[in-house]
Amino acid sequence: MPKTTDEIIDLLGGADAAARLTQVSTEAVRKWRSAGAIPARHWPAVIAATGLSLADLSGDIAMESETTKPEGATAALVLGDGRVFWGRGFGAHSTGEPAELCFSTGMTGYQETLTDPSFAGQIITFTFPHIGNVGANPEDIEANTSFARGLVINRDITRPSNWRAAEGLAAWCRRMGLPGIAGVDTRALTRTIRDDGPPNALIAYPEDGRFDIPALVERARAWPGLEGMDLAREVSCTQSYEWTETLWDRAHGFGRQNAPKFTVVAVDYGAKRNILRNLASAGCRVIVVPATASAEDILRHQPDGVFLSNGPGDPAATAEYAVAAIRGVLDAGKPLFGICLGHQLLAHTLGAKTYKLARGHRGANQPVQELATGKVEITSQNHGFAVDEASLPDGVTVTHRSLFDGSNEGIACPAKNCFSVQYHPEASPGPSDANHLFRRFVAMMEG
Ligand SMILES: NC(=O)CC[C@H](N)C(=O)O
Repeated sequence: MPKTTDEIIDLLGGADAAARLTQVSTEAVRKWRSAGAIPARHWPAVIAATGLSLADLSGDIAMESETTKPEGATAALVLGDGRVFWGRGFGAHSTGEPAELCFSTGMTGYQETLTDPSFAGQIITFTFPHIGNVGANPEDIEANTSFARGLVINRDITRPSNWRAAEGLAAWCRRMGLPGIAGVDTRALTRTIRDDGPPNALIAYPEDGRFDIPALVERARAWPGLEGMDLAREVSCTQSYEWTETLWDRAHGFGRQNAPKFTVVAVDYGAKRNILRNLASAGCRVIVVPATASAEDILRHQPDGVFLSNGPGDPAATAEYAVAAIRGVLDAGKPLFGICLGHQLLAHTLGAKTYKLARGHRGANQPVQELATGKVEITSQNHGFAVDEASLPDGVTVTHRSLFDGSNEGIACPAKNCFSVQYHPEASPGPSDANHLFRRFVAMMEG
């Protein structure tokens, strides 16, 4: 009977290992050995291959999942594959709402990230270990509410230290209805998301301190996932309105627009406010319309240009109703600019497809190259789907690509007066390298 990790590895790596195992590779076992743990979903295969019992296994190799609550834990991050990460809860109590678990590498801007409506249906793991140290304020928000399903952080939140802080992050999360868990090994978690893809998960932070782990695992496991989900409709505004706030500066805070030159209709699939501010600051009167607006609803405002916003969920699902409206706008010859979900929806309208990325792009340090000039911009990103370049029809050019994984980051169709990018020129959070794209859109309207 093998007992040590080395013996198990020898056994699993043996000549006939493949015949006995369907899920476990030697490579995987090596990884577990360096991590000191076997992921729970592989226990059955390891047990079948080694003849060991669960009790035997927990000796030499630590088990990653603990169904009993350790001392001091008040919350659990439960994955659909059975893994449990215990920690300290903060923010709003929750009995556990299932979501996709993703990670963001941004080192600043947690409040903008948490209020970006594109995070609907997702729990955000912050890879930066100190989250909450500058507190929360009423200005750094991208929407009035948070549509995310929770946050996972490494260190406990410290007392806020910043002249703009109005309250602590935990109190703010409580008001936003956001459950949080601190004390998690976010590096280990990020590695598993990177290697195995984004798992289903939930944060349980129950008021009564009771955890029914098998039931929570089952709830997370049964969640259908983001693919096929139209979430834009759920986070969009329900009525049209005019947006007049301009960009923030230290001396004046946010500004108010006067004497705009152009009228832009912005379709709100889950728009971040800083996009609307950028449009207003670039000289556009901005009329925001709901995600389900038809071409007539949009064109009724006699826009000089139309903007398609970012937003959550699977672009293919939202495309089912958005494409008809966008096609109507293009047929009317209006200049059109799209960001993120807006980019993906424009691609669908032009006849292309989107697919789910193995590794989503989320953070404020993503290099993107403009193909025509070779110029590189460091960009802010938040997306889990991408445009399939092979499906782009003639007449549509690829303008930008990610320097991390080569995936598509921008397209243009000059004949139809439109362009779009997968990344976020409005930053918030992140660098403003790509800010000039708002002026490019205005130049199209001038032309
Ligand atoms: N920020 C966004 O607009 C995200 C678009 C889309 N929901 C994705 O994940 O790819």
